[in-house]
Amino acid sequence: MQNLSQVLAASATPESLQSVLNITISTCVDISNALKKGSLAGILGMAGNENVQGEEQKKLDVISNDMLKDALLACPAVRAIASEEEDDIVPAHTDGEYLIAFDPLDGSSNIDINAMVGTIFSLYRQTGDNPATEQDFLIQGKEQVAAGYVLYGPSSMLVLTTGKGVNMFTLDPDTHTFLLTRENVQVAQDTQEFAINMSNQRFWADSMQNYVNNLVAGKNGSRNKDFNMRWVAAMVGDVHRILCRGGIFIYPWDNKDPSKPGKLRLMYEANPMAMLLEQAGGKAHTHTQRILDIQPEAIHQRVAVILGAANEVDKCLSY
Ligand SMILES: O=P(O)(O)OC[C@H]1O[C@](O)(COP(=O)(O)O)[C@@H](O)[C@@H]1O
Ligand SMILES: [Mg+2]
Ligand SMILES: [Mg+2]
Repeated sequence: MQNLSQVLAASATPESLQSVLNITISTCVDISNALKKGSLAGILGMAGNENVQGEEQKKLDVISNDMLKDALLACPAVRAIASEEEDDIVPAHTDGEYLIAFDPLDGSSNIDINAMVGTIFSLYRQTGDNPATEQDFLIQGKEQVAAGYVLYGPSSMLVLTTGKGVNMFTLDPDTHTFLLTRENVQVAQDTQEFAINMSNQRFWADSMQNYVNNLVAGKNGSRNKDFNMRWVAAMVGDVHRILCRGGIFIYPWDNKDPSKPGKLRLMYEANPMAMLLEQAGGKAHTHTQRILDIQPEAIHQRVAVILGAANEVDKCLSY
């Protein structure tokens, strides 16, 4: 079985990009080890502060953010980082080539129930003579040179694209290396499984309510087929299921809080997952446009997300 380094070398990934990916992913191995200790290491529970988006931080949000931040700032190829848990971007090396945006721990509400969480990352190549600024990060998702996540589940898995398809790797706990276990992942065009937080239904637009009502109506409605529903409450877990067995994932626009046009973050969640889905033959849109075409206006910007099986995303958008 090929390991991550062999796969990156075989696909002619530039050495500088390999170095940033290796640092990111080896830090995820450390996060995976920390998660395994859970309560024994006293790392569960609340940190007692809020992030810049007004969300209560868990201890593990802070710990995983600090681990990734320290490791990446020490990497000479890194120009700057942006994190869901940092107020501002953090410049690293002016002559570094890569900007990296990450969600250090996705699905934080799952931590205390010992359910799936993950780390999501997104890389852009950019050089300049001055220290990076927030403006430098406001690049369309289609410019990403690599994106992926590490899912901390029953086994820890890395899912990665460098723009040449999607590969899945499984962490070998004996050697602490990621081994290639699924190559060139493809998502089926059609599906009978959807993921959405139904408790928000009354806040959705009428069109989304109609679409989901028709899924729930199954064979008795206009779709003429029954649908199953799943909700991991960690985007990383829901996207992983879709990459493994298909489906559609939706975190739609809602009117719960007029200041937020969606819950998920463009730079740390929507863009990297959109690149993975498109690389696997699926689609990723907001209710109005392709996610990878969005011109970001701020690093912590939120967007509506509809991603997964291509025909089902089209069907949803047709409402
Ligand atoms: O509370 P809800 O509606 O189940 O939200 C779940 C969504 O929120 C998130 O957990 C947000 O991510 P963070 O844990 O990184 O804030 C997504 O991963 C997930 O899809
Ligand atoms: Mg998240
Ligand atoms: Mg998070």
